[in-house]
Amino acid sequence: MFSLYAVGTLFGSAYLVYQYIIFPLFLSPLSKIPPAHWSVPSSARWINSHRLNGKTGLSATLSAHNRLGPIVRLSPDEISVASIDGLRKIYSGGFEKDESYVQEFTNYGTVNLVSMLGNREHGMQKRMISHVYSKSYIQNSGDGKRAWEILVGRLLEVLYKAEGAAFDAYGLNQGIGADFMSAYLFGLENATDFMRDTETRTRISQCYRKKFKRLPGEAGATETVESFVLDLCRAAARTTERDIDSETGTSPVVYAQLSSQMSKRFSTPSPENKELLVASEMFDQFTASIETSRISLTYMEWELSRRPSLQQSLRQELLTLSPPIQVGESQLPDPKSIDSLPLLNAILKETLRLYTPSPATLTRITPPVGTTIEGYFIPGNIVIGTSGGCMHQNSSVFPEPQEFKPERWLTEDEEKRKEMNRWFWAFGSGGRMCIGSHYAIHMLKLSIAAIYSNFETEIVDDEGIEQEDAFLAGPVGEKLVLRFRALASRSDQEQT
Ligand code: HEM
Repeated sequence: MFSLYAVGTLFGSAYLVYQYIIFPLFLSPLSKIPPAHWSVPSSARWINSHRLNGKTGLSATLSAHNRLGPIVRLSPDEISVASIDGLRKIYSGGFEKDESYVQEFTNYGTVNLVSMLGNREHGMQKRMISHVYSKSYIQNSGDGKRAWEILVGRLLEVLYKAEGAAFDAYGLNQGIGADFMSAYLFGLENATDFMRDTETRTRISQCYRKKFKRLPGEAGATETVESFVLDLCRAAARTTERDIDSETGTSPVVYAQLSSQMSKRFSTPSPENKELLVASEMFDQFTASIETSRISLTYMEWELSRRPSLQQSLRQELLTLSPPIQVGESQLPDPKSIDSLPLLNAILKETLRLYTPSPATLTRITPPVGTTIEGYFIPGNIVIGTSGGCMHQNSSVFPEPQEFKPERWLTEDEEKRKEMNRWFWAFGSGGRMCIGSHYAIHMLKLSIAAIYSNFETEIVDDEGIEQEDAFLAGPVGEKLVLRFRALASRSDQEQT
């Protein structure tokens, strides 16, 4: 006779075999999807082992795609896709974000565009500010134009001071991202001055580092950066209430727009609530700009510094700008003319392809009815996503994908360009696509145009330049030391 214990053990074992072997390996609809590792149908241990200490598991995921094709299973309930079909279904199909975004990107205890889960609420909030981030608004913005003229002047001033010396471009690039963005968010007179004020830049930057890398002191650091941005919002609120002195100030374009839209949408929230709703959004946009811009600028400068002939060709192209970008020239060329420079555009695009600032998987959840991608049915409530890091490494779209080749974007073959653009995913796509993409592109092109119209650069120290495996992937060594050599002396420039 079997004892009760033996029967229990038998049933227990049978259940475990069914749950962890038979169902995931043979019966689950996901069992047909190629597994990245033999263990993934029954355990998340393999992918988690690649995601320790803030790592994203990108290279393990990419190598699985290279071996197994456009769709792979990473864990019992996580799928990675690297295909156009996947992009369309996941990101343009309105799949919602998962809880991890709320935990990572909520500021002041208040959600924002990045951390909101519901598509409806998200869509309403995005519409409040999307027009001030449209390409035509940015290119025609009088406030933007006045701010950029002053900021480009400051950038050149800093570089002339550093002329000929070993200089950490990575630090300055953080300042560029902060100052150009905060002028548009909060108005020039309230904006950061991180390109020149290196002390405040370093202090705030260390707090950001602690916050995002979850280092000891994270809570205090979060408090410091939140209160820093809240002060910028309060200053912008005061500017919005009075006339702006056009000599020193510009309107806080984004703050003013969001704040007035919030007042219209919510007739009842208390002033404190409204303040935090707006501040949470401003915090994210400011932060999104700082790191992504600094990564993009740094890798552009690094690649240009390694290629004097590419610098030379870029300079020839920049000479066609009118007026030229130089010290003593108070006006900048029309943003549209900077935007339409083919080589500058190709260098930026290739940088964003190869050194995608945010290259990891941007996860979503499949809807309750499930979906079919690349011919595989995927049930509801499964974590799914793709990444710029995988999309940009497809060798049939981007031959020699690990090589920096700006010329690929200059091909005369229009069909090829269209294909590459479909696979280009540095800013995401669909309803959750980066709201700041046009601002970022303008700010990055303008900064590189200003630098290489006036200087040539060479590498002094690029140790640790390889990209970190992190959600925001800057150089492992957190530095890029360059030498900036002026093409003409500053006084010569001022006289012309
Ligand atoms: C090179 C520069 C930048 C890159 C590569 C970049 C990349 C991205 C990517 C990939 C996403 C999509 C995230 C997802 O789908 O989960 C995103 C979203 C976002 N980005 Fe950017 N970004 C850049 C600059 C900026 C700037 C300057 C801003 C400032 C406004 C900004 C603000 C945002 C916001 C608010 C979102 C969330 C949009 C939404 O969910 O509706 N980004 N960005």
